Amino acid sequence: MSVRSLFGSGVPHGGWAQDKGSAPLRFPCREKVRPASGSPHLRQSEGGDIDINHKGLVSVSCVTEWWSEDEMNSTFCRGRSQWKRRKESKLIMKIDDTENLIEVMMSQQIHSRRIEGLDKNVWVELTKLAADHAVVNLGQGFPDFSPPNFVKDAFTRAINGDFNQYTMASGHPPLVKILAKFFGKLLEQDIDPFTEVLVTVGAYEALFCFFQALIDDDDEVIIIEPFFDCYESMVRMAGGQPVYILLRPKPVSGRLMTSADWVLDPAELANKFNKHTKAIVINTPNNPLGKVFNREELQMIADLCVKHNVLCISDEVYEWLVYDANKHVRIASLPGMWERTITVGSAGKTFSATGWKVGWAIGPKDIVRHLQTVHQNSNYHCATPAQQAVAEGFMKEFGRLGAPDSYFTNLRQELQLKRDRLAACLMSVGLKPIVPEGGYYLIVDITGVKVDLPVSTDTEEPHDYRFVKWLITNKGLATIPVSTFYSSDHKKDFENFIRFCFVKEDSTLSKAEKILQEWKSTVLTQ
Ligand SMILES: Nc1ccccc1C(=O)C[C@H](N)C(=O)O
Ligand SMILES: O=CC(=O)O
Repeated sequence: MSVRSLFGSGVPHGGWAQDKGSAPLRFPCREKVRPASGSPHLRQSEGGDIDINHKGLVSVSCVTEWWSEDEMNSTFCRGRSQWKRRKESKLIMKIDDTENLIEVMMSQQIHSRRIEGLDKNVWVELTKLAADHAVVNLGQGFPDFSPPNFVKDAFTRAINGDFNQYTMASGHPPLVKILAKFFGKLLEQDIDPFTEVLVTVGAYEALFCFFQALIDDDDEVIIIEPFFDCYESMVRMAGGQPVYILLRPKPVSGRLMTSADWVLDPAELANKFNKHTKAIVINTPNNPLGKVFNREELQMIADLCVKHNVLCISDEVYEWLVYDANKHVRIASLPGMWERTITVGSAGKTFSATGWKVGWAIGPKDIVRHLQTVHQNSNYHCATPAQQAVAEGFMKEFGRLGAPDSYFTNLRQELQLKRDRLAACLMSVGLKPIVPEGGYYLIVDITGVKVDLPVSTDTEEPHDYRFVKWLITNKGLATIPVSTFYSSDHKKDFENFIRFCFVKEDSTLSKAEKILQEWKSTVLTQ
């Protein structure tokens, strides 16, 4: 059998790998085969044909076009039909001089099921596109200004003062102690620094540890849409099943919509809880909407958690950024919730130092201990001098909490001005912002904005993705498509919003304004 005939044409075929007595492919369905890029044994020419080199060994990656019937019906694939194209396996074959197949030496799926369908990542893709076009970047959420001097100086002192070796796995002692004291006060709860606090590599790792430590195959995890996209991937990597519930916008008239107009339906939420529900993810202030859940909303969620004995992970990385008269309420402070909640925070967001990658998880010791197990067996700990610097930052803020010279107070005030400025600019060019109550993002309705988007070959690609790519490449302005923050079933329903990040220098916001104003005079039609 000529290898070229097998791989050259891209025609689907099945069953042949077993013919040669090798380990059978794990999926006995049709394959469309393409060579692995960068493989030492072959090179891909235009049109998908392959060249096979003189070693007589061929290595090919296959992409399965269809799931088999069995897999479609398996628990693993429930609700995943959108990923059917993404399954890859690797073959190594021996061929003779005339390129006939002698034997299949290896045929296996290389990647684990845990990461199936998770290779595409909006942050990787759009950050690269933005970098390639040297744009004004209101995309990924990070400040383009420096952290305050008191934490930068503390970092330098930490390095010079020789905080350069390993520290305690669950957190550098000065940091866990001040976090316990600081959040103990906010949550009105005695917190043990060594058993009830875990310092992680960014809030991201705290989330990862939660899901890895607590979610088993087929456990259900309730996620409120729109949601920071990693919740879905992390639940899936743990083998869990995300269950979604929408925040639905209530129609408003005669005023701008705010994030408070997006609400949960209590009956619908109650229906999502069942005997498989292991946890619910809360994110307040919410990314991307900026919704700050009020006490009644959190109480309604808390009542369901208590009733159904469900765990809660509360991602509160934007906790200090709450505007107007809104208040940040911590769900762990509601009755019956401390016992079942992990509260996640971020020094990156808190001190405008996202690259330091210091985050934490706080909760009762019988839960935190399992997160510690994942953490000590994977990351072990995050950089000691960064932890020392963050500890000093919190010590300083502890003494001036709520005072006018507090960094947290100042950042909030500055960001509220930036929010208002960006919202005003968007309105002046005819766009409709949804005013956020907190966080550092603002979403905008792009319905009715007429642009000549290039024809796309990908019919699945939501409108906002195409719009955002167009905005980057044609106008030099980077934003994030809001459908990113929806499950596949709902992406198409929310493809008419884009997200702007406003934790940026005033000069950056001015550049964005300039782009929008120029664009308005040429293209914007309403
Ligand atoms: N921690 C991350 C890790 C990987 C990718 C993005 C992030 C972000 O934090 C992005 C930010 N929250 C955003 O919404 O723009
Ligand atoms: O989400 C925050 C991080 O630093 O990770």
